[in-house]
Amino acid sequence: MVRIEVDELTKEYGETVALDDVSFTIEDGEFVVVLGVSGSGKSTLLRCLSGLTEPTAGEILVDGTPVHGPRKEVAMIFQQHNIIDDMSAYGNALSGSITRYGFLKSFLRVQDTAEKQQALEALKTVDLLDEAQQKARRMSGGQQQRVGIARALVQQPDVLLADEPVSSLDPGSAQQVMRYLQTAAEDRNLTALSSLHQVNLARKFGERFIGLRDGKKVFDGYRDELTIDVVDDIYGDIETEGMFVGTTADEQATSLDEEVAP
Ligand SMILES: Nc1ncnc2c1ncn2[C@@H]1O[C@H](COP(=O)(O)OP(=O)(O)OP(=O)(O)O)[C@@H](O)[C@H]1O
Repeated sequence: MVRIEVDELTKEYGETVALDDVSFTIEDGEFVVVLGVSGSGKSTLLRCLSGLTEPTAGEILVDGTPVHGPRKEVAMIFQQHNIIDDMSAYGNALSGSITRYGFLKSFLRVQDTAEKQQALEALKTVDLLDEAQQKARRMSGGQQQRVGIARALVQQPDVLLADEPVSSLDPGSAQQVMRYLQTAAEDRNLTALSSLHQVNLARKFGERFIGLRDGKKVFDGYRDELTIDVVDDIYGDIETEGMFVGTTADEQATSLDEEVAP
């Protein structure tokens, strides 16, 4: 269980200001969704939090420690699954221990029962225990992303970051994967941050939302505060009508349940 503090974070790529003076704090065990159009800075924020990208200015503290480079306590799930096609679901999940223990140590600990147990438990969390021996390339996009979640869990992180984890999935699979992500974070008391561009999906699974526009934080609040005006503000000139069904969280959830059966 950790707290994340982001203080005046700025990231510039040459002339492009991808993040502009962004500050917020995420408490232990919170599940936060980052919203914004393509290019608003969502990936850059997650990459800075994961230590994969060094900020131009500002500071990130995870559990009070400044982030400079990747660390085993922070796991990242990517848009494009990033799993190994020719490896089984189990092998992919087990590879999460490389991030935890380092390649050589992981290699030498290949017979470690505890790690194998963790891989199986992680596959159980995403309901893929029966598919453990299945090669990743034979799995659907949704199943592959669930393997990606399992691999992140084997890293035994305190923080789970997901960069557009369902962007390449159909609506049904997207909901399913988000549900597994939410359950995994809840069950293990992880502090989680996921970027999403679908507002309806975000409202269904997020508790708190951070809205980015042109690299600036334009919203930070809870589900009931994420009104149509706020969504318009985050998405600017983009047509937002279809993104926002219902005016309350309950109506929203109901409409989504009707849209895609669980
Ligand atoms: N490695 C890079 N080099 C140069 N510019 C970059 C780089 N990464 C991102 N940018 C720029 O920074 C801005 C923010 O990009 P970022 O990928 O963080 O946005 P995003 O909201 O995640 O978009 P998407 O949803 O399309 O991934 C964009 O203008 C992008 O072109």
